[in-house]
Amino acid sequence: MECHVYYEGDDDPDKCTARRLEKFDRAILHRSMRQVPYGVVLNPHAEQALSPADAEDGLGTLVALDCSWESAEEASFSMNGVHRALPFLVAANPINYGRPFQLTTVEALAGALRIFGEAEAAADLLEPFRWGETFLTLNEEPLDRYAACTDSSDIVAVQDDYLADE
Ligand SMILES: C[S@@+](CC[C@H](N)C(=O)[O-])C[C@H]1O[C@@H](n2cnc3c(N)ncnc32)[C@H](O)[C@@H]1O
Repeated sequence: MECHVYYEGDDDPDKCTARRLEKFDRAILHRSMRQVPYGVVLNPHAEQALSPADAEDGLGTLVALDCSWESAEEASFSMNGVHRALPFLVAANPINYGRPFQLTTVEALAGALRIFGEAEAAADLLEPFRWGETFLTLNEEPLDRYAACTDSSDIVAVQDDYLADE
C-alpha cells in the first residue's frame, strides 16, 4: 500500500515525521491538494472508525495530512477519498508519549497499515524513527485485536474496552 501525505508545512520541520518519511523514501509528500491521490484518508474528525473492511476502498493508497494540531481542524481535511478515524491507540513519540488519539503522521499511517494486516509494512515505515518500534509494542494488544475485526462496529466495541480503562 502506498503512503501519501498532504504536507501543510506549518509544523516544526526538525520534528516533522512526514519529512523524515520522505527523506527515507517511505512516503510521497504533496505540497498541493490537487496532487493528492484518492485513498483512505486518515482524518481524526471522521465519523467512522478505520477497520480491515476499508483496506480495498482506498485503491491501495493511504493518505494523511501533516500539519500542526492547531490547524488540523475539520475543514482542513478536504482530500478526496474514504475518510476514517483511527481507534484508540497511544502515541510513542517523545512529544506526546502515552497520549491517545493524537498521533504523529507516521504513527497514524503505521497504525492503519497494521489494522489492514500489513505488519511488515508498518514496521518498515517506523524503522527510521528511534521510538518507532515502541509504537508497535506499546499498542500491540489493541492492534492485534483491531486487525482481527471485521468492520467499524467491531472496532468500536474493542475500543470501548480501552476507553473504559482511561
Ligand atoms: C495533525 S498531524 C501532526 C503531524 C506531526 N506534526 C508530525 O510530525 O507527525 C497528524 C496526522 O496524522 C493523522 N492522524 C493522527 N491521529 C489520528 C487519528 N486518531 N485518526 C485519524 N488520523 C490521525 C491525520 O492525518 C493527522 O492530520
